[in-house]
Amino acid sequence: MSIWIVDDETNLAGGLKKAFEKKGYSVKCIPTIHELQEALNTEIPSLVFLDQCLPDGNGLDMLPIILKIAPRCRVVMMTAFGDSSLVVRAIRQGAYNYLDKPFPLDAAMNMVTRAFESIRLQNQAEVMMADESNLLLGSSPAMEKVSETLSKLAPYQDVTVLLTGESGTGKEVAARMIHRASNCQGEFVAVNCSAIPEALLEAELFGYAKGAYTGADSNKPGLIEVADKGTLFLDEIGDLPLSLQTKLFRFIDQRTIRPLGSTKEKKISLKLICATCLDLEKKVREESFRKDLYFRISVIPIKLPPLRERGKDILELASYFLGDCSKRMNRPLPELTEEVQEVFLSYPWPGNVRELRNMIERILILRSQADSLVRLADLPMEMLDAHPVGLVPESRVVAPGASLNDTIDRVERELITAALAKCGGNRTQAAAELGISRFSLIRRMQRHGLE
Ligand SMILES: Nc1ncnc2c1ncn2[C@@H]1O[C@H](COP(=O)(O)OP(=O)(O)OP(=O)(O)O)[C@@H](O)[C@H]1O
Repeated sequence: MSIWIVDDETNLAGGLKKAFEKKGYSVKCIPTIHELQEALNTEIPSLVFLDQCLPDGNGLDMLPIILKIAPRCRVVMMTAFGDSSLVVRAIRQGAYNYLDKPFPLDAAMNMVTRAFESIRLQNQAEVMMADESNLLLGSSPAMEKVSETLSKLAPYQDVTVLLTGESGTGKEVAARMIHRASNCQGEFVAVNCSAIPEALLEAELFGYAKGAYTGADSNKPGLIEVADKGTLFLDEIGDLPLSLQTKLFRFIDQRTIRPLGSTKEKKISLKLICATCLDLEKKVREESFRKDLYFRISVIPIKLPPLRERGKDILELASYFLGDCSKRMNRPLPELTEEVQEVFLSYPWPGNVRELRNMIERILILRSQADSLVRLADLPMEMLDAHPVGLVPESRVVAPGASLNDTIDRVERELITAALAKCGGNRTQAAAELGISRFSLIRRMQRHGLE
């Protein structure tokens, strides 16, 4: 948390510096706009006391520039007493607050406390907003072990973690959970290494200095720097180009970065969480992934198990998504029949938790809302197809208040759906399976809207 005092009045700046440093803050005094611009090239402040009248220009002109480079920075304008039009302009342009000169030390100290509290609250609110998709649900032994390991990482700021597991197993959710548990001041920054073109990725990660190449007309902090004091999540690390693997290795080794075209090294402290669905050891053997980098990032490896190996977690997750989706869609919350639960437990879920979530959403959209149960007939064919038991009538389940005819209708629909699924949609075979003629099957399918 660094405070900058941008003012050429040395007495005032020196007094504030001493008082703030006493409270443990790191403070920098900057007397001119030119020097402020220089400083912004290398560092991002948390709080700036910015004087309006500076020897080389109007401090207010620097307000949007500071906020562009450091959007979370709080800027307190120091203005001449009674200049209310300037105060209005400053606040409109995003200043956090203002102090009329001369002001007592207490007023500045108060401002510091409030500004840092507002940054803390902003971070907290962002974490809470992201929390919706941040729950790592599951109480199976495999997931309890994962959660236990994740929680142990919280106190270590410079730790490096490798999350592995099939696509959709919750690697990003786990990374966010580590970050949230750390309660650190910095941000959670996620980068998908396979989504950004190689030519851009270096500048995105490491940043660049003004003039580093044509078009670089200002300094741009890289995402590693943005994640300083927080967490950098490098998703699909296996797809990181070899040239950048070398640079990343150097960063992990020395914990410093040098933006493109800059001569200055910057010290960075962050949690580095890498994730991959690929077999990195195989990539090392194939020489498409650096061995030294692999050893560096795999000090703490955590494997997210595939959903099919999490037993009853499948039902726990399904019921969570049912609740979540019903709420979002403003629909009544249905329950899964026992048969559907059986299918869920035996289905292999190749797309893991993501597939389960999407499946629940699809079921909720397509099913009849009048029914309080999600039945086999509501499941997609491919799911029933994969179910080893084949026909699973739900005749045991009688909907409360349903008439005999309704129940017979429902059971018939379920049996037909299951038979068709078992026979891969082949009507002749399904009819034989059900012991009726093909014609009778088609007539019944039409009646049930299955055509
Ligand atoms: N244990 C879990 N509890 C709750 N939701 C989860 C869990 N695991 C995954 N999800 C949900 O599943 C979806 C996929 O999760 P996530 O993006 O974290 O997976 P991933 O392993 O990072 O996938 P990929 O490798 O494809 O990037 C998200 O919607 C996430 O909210």
